[in-house]
Amino acid sequence: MMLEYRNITKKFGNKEAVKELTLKLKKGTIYGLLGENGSGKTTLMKMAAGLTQPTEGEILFEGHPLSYQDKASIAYMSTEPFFYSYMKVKDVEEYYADFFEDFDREQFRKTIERLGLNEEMKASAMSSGMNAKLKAAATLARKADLLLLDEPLNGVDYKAREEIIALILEEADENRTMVISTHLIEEVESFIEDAIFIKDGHLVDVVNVETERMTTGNSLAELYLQKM
Ligand SMILES: Nc1ncnc2c1ncn2[C@@H]1O[C@H](COP(=O)(O)OP(=O)(O)OP(=O)(O)O)[C@@H](O)[C@H]1O
Repeated sequence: MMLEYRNITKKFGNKEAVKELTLKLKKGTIYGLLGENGSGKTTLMKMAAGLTQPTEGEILFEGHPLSYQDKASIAYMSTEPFFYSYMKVKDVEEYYADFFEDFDREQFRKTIERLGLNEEMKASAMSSGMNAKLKAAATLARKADLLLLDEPLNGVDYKAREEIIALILEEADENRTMVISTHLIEEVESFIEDAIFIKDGHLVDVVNVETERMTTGNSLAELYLQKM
């Protein structure tokens, strides 16, 4: 298993964002993490990225308790803009290269060009869609074993969305696990393998999209409406 949540509860004050959740993520699978606003998706990703601790329970990464060292093997793309405003695209490249040994500069540069950005653009002067492209390019240029992408397609125009999806598919392989949280169910239907449904901090179900389509004929959107 790549990642295992064991009976995880996460409280913020009195608010339980995640409730007694147990979930195993296999190696080599692209997961969609689906659920309504406030259902706990970001909290689940942040715990796996080591950015916030579970209140109760345990997270295992490749069979051992998740620790600080695992950050080197886990790439997380946040929904928040996380670049300093003074940064140009080329500074983001330096920053990533400094922090992450697995960062592939060549690939980052190619992706930047492909997405219509360039090295001299300043993050603070970019539109939110351009910022989303930059975040996706930086995160996907890491050769991490586990990629956690929180709403990577949000606010991104149609063409760039297709580009980011193509990039995700190029980067997927049997040794890596990808988790993609999104509300854009129809956009991810064609490429996510297993859908994780979260409701109100609880795990509702994990469904193989292809098997579901073959056995019941349900699309992912139909399934989502049934589960939520
Ligand atoms: N730092 C925090 N302090 C207090 N409450 C928080 C904090 N972070 C998250 N929450 C609460 O935890 C719950 C789950 O939030 P989370 O961001 O994980 O949901 P989500 O599924 O990612 O939502 P969305 O789809 O809107 O991004 C929400 O009720 C949210 O208000």
